[in-house]
Amino acid sequence: MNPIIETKNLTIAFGGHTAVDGVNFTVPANHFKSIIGPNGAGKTTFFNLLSGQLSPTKGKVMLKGEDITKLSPTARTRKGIGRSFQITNVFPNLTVLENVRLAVQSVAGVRYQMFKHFRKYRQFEEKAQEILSLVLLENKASAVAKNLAHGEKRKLEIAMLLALEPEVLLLDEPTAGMSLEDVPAILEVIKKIKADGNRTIILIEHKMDMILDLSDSVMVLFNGRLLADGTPEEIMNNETVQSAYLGGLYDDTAS
Ligand SMILES: Nc1ncnc2c1ncn2[C@@H]1O[C@H](COP(=O)(O)OP(=O)(O)OP(=O)(O)O)[C@@H](O)[C@H]1O
Repeated sequence: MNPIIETKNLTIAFGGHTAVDGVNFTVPANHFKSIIGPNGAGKTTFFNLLSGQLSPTKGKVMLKGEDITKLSPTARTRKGIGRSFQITNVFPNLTVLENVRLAVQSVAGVRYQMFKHFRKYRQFEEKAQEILSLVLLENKASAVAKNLAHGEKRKLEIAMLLALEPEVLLLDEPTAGMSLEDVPAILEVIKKIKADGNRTIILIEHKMDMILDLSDSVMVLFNGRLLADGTPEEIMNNETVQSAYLGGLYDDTAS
């Protein structure tokens, strides 16, 4: 199967420290891949290299066979790579539905001209409603964004990201900073996005137990290097992973 996204010998050094070190990674379309690893393993840096926030010292990022290593984050978004924190345009005083509709509209490249484009406006709103139900936020459609609880804000961010219709969705610890009671709701959303199909999802997560049943494959980063890559079962049974990652070096208290 042709990979949708892959990296070749992807490497970045900050001064003397190599944060991502020669990573070869391949993800087929519609695959769910998780990236795990202890604090400082290079997971977020790796995402920054995929989304274009950072340029590698060496190596390549390929999207559907095209070398995108030199493209800006915006150009990569246009080509179908969506990353959660790229959403900076949540309007706090607008409702949840209005925010998502504007995101849908921005992709369609149409300005807010309600009377002129009344039929289209309705289509945008319907699309926004669909996305809200996908992220289990339809009951908050008329809530003002700034009044949402933390977990709900995270869902809104995911909804706005989905409005951009990314083929590859990069989720960097979507449950970070969340209270334990909010975690299952976000996991449910991720499961629904996966079940919705037609999207490749790459998820960074600290908590291994959280991602085992979601993932088609799991990649383990350790000191910037790819320590292992395989099915969740293979990773759980991998002795190197067990000793390096599960065997005490893993700091579960941070982030
Ligand atoms: N811009 C930068 N300049 C210098 N060093 C950096 C920079 N970004 C990351 N690093 C270093 O690269 C290493 C990898 O960091 P990174 O944030 O990618 O790890 P991580 O696996 O995402 O960790 P965490 O799970 O704590 O988020 C760390 O040692 C970090 O200090």
